[in-house]
Amino acid sequence: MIAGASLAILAACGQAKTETNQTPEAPAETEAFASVHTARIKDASGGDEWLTYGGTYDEQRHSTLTQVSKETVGDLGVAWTYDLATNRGVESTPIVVDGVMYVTSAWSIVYALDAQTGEELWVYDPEVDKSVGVNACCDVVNRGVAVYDGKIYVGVIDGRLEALDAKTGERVWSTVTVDQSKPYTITGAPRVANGKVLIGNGGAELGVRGYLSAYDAETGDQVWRFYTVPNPEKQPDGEASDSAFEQVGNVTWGDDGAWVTDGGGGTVWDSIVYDDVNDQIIFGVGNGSPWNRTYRDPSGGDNLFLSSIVAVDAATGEYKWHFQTTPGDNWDYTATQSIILADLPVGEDGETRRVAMQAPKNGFFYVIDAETGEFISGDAYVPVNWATGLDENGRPVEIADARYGDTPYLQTPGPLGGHNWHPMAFDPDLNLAYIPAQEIPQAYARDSRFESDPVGWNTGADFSAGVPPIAPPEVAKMLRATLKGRLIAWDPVARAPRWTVEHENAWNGGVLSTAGGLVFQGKLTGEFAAYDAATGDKLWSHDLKAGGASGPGTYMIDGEQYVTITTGWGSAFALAAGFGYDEAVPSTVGKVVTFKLGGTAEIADPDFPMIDKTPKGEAFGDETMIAEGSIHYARNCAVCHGPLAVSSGVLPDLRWSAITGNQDAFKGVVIDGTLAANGMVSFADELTPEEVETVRAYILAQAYAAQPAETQPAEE
Ligand SMILES: O=C(O)c1cc(C(=O)O)c2c(n1)C(=O)C(=O)c1cc(C(=O)O)[nH]c1-2
Ligand SMILES: [Ca+2]
Repeated sequence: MIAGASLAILAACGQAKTETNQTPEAPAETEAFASVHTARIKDASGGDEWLTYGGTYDEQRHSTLTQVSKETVGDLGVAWTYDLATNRGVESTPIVVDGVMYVTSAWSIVYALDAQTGEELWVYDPEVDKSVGVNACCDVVNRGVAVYDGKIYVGVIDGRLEALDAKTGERVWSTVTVDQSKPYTITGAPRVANGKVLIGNGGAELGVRGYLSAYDAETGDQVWRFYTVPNPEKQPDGEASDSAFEQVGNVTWGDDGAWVTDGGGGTVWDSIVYDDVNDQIIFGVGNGSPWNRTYRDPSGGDNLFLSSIVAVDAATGEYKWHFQTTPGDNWDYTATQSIILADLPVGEDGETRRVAMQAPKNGFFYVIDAETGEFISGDAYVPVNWATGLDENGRPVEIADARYGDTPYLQTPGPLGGHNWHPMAFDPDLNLAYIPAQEIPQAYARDSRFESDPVGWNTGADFSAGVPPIAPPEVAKMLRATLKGRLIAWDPVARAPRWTVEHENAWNGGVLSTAGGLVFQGKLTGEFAAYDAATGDKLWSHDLKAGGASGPGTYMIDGEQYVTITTGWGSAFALAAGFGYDEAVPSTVGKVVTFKLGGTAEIADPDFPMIDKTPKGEAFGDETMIAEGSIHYARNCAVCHGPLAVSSGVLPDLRWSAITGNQDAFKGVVIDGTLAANGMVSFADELTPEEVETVRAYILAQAYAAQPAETQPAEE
């Protein structure tokens, strides 16, 4: 299961700009700069810079730089490091332009660094009210900025989109892109194309209605918006998506169900690609709200455009085509994962077609026609037990049990997906897609108590299903053994892996491909490795001394090639799967770590906070009380503090907390919201004081079950 908790706590709706279809004339000078810039983004694979989240418009994350190569990579060492002042998740891909690196960290803070030396040029902090942290399903992460025409664009976790002066870091404009009274967040990197900044949002675990918007890069005025699910009243929105729902949408949704209150989901929280050949934006749409379709839409429709890849006209946002990977999503099977555009010999008689590729959460690798959305092929890239395969139109052939009822169905992929946000790469010379893949199964069952809550997740799935009320460390160990990670070099023409590297754990890093014949990937346990792109042989590795989950990048300045990655420990898996790592990846301050040939700098040892692993209160409660507590814990607490009450250290491990040991203090936090400023808001609307006591009994029972042997009182 994944991480987070929720509350729509912000009152003001903000000054969201709503003008549509305004494209002010750009001054001639801007046009010139923009077109130079556009050309660089377009062919940056031949360039020395890293200009957009995925490297180029096509987002292949493939660089033509060759100084660091199979022959020289052994000489790669650390050039410089820079501390990002956070122990929360770091997912940013650095952008490098004109010798400056722009990188983000948790809470949407932006850093400008000298890309050659790591020297800090400026820092911009959007000063987010930390209580919005509860709206972030999967940690207060940020995947990076966009650059265009002398400005830096960042999506802020509270729903703002902001433009900064690239030279000074001063704010040029700020636009609220969401209704801040709802649990929307922004974690994804904006993209810029033809003078428009594109940004989506997140929140589908909690209950929102997803959309993608385009803003004028110069002024911040909204140009168009495309809702991914119909208006809850099935009325026109007066936005670009209206015509799409006239054409295809409304019939796929019933007239009632929780989507009317929870917004239906379909958040565009990660992939957005500009297809310059077809002048369109192709973007990935997320899961339904709630996950469980029985509650979301009892009529059982496909629910367009959930879990779909959608293409719209870049200038107007008008619908062009869609391909739905998971009709009637039921499992958090987002199709927001990396979308890569490429020319592949997959036409009849092997002629070249321009395609979009994606390895979404649902476990199938898709190749679709970029111009029309036509399904070309789809094949399982990880073990899949919710469908037997795809039919000739790419529609999954479902296994009936996967539409879970009260009996848990142990499914793979689970909600963290066969592949999550960790960026995929593509080598256009070898025609190989490099997938950071994983196996993280999940027992899905219906949440029989489901009703839509203002705080907490609204999935309609029961996270306590199949989990024993008291889980000693052996259970955690057993669960840990089911987690797997691998780097797959997927051949989209042969529709099979060409090679695979098995990792010892799940949730490893994004991938960089280079014409030096290399593939770079970090692991969450800290290894950063370079593999032979053709064979998967490991040629080099370096200990990052922190998790390496984000997408690495590369660039060249003054004749030297740099390879860079941001590190840290956090994100969905850290919050949600502490049992899967426990102490393997201690929480530490995130860094930018940049390498070059002959680099001799050191990565400082992280400071591990010493945690006193003893329960701070007496155990209490009978079996029934503890079992009840385990259900409330699973419903309300697990997504941030970890299933089985095992946290990964990013957020407090409640088993060892003094607050858990004290009835009044615990009630103060959970009911009265005494730690709201840290993001731990009141759960008074979801839990009674008596229920809170059952949760405390459960956590203490877990603490005593897990207490390390050496701290147990010696036997008489
Ligand atoms: O449905 C959504 O709106 C939404 C948003 C996000 C996000 O914005 O980070 C994630 C997810 N879903 C999600 O399902 C998921 O697995 C996930 C992992 C992460 C992460 O950053 O580690 N974010 C998200
Ligand atoms: Ca989701």
